[in-house]
Amino acid sequence: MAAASSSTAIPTVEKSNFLKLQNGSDIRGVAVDGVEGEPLTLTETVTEAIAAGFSGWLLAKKKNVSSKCLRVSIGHDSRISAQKLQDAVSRGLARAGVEVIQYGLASTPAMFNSTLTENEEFSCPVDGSIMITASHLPYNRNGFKFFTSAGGLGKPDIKDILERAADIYKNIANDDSKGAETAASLDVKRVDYMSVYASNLVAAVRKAAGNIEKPLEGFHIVVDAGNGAGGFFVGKVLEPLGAITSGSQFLEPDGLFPNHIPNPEDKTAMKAITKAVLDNRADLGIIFDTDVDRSAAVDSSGREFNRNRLIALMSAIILEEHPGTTIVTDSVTSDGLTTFIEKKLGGKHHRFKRGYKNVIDEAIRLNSVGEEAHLAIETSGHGALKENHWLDDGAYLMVKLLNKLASARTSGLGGGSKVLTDMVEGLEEPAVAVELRLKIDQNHPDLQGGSFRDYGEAVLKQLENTVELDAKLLKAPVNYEGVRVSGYGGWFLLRLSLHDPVLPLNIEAPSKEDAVKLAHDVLNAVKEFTALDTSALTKFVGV
Ligand SMILES: O=P(O)(O)OC[C@H]1O[C@H](O)[C@H](O)[C@@H](O)[C@@H]1O
Repeated sequence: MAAASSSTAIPTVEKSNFLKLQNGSDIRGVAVDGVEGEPLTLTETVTEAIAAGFSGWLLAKKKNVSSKCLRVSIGHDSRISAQKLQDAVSRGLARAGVEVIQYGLASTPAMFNSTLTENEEFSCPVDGSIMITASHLPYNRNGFKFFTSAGGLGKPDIKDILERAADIYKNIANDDSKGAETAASLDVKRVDYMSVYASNLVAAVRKAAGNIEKPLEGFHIVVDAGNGAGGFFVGKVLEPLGAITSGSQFLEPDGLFPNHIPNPEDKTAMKAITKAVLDNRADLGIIFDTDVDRSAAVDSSGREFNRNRLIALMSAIILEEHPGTTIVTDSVTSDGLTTFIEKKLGGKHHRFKRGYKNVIDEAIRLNSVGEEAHLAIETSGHGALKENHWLDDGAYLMVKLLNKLASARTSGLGGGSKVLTDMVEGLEEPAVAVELRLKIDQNHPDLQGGSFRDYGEAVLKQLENTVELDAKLLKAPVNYEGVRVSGYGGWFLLRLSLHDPVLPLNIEAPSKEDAVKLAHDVLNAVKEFTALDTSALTKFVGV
């Protein structure tokens, strides 16, 4: 392994630049040079400092333990910077005296799982885990997600790690002799943990099917891994369960993502898996994002189970198992979904905020105050179940669908994916559903030196005031994020993006005409805000 330092001086990185690497409960940055306007921010030394910062944070959590006793697992997705960053993370951990266990190509949920697995042969459970990934972002980005047995780290933890990393970086930059020594003597253990994780998924399907060895025998299931880390699902999960998997595509890891963006929210990606299902006359299609914490499916007729429809399907499965339970979702879910969960399935829909960590934490909170919730799921395809330690796991969501396929056949309900299609029968879907993302120009004089968040809040306040004066519009009585309003048989939600200087606007309506009326009302309310780029909205209303 190459040493971190060389004869070239390590450039100074200010604390504020470390803090800019925070993206909610993740760290994200540019790890590959060469894209215009996107300078390198996640250098090897920065990465080393972040890894050392994580071990400092972990040590502070585990009082009375020395760093010599700590074990941390590292995994990565298929990005071209993965190897370089894995080496740098290993050096940063070793620098702090932590035992390093590398998993190589892995999924995000597997990394969390490694903090829970009891298996000394595989050095599990680990005290902490780091996944190197930037989900579906372009090839030049990368980042980190961190886990302990308590789950994924939250925003304050990430800030703490980055503050520690900024201090450590100064030491590395001033005197890298220790890093160079550590790098030279780095003793890393490599473990095929994905096989352990995948065998747990296989065991879960076999158990649900009444301990049948090959419960998916005869089912034809195609997978699209988008050249991310999800290819394992074919050879390590579906095939041992007996499924036919011919026609599966883009299983080979390729960090340039030459076929499509690995993202179940992306239209091209969904088209690709739908085509694979239809071309192969498969029973089911499964698609993952790059690091497999998100997923979607396609039935044998080419009908997509993503966004609201995936939530409806998962809710139907979970409400059969736990009648009356609360389903926690993100804020951009449809009114039709609420009606489906509450009227058809007899559950309760708790529409919360955007952000997978927000929905998971809210479901955990509800349980702690006595409201039973078993599923936390986002329209993005992130989903976590209480029965699976609230692990945000796209592969486990698909396991629940596989269980349903297998059990339906055992109970004589016929084969194929019809059983799944039937479960979402009655879900009302809008004729028009759009998301327009309105940018705030952070350098615009209209911000008067203030933050884009304050500016965005002012836009929302203005919209709220306007809506209150309009008899045709009704503000949602319970709402946790932004301004959600019903009108013209549809609804809209304007909110601040979780991370970007953007106000995403979601509109759903029974016709384009109604959607335009809603868009018009928003445009009229916000048009005075000159730093807000409303061109997408203007185009939509056809002005
Ligand atoms: O607020 P937005 O810009 O729409 O982004 C929201 C999304 O941000 C990240 O990608 C999170 O991983 C998602 O859980 C979340 O849904």
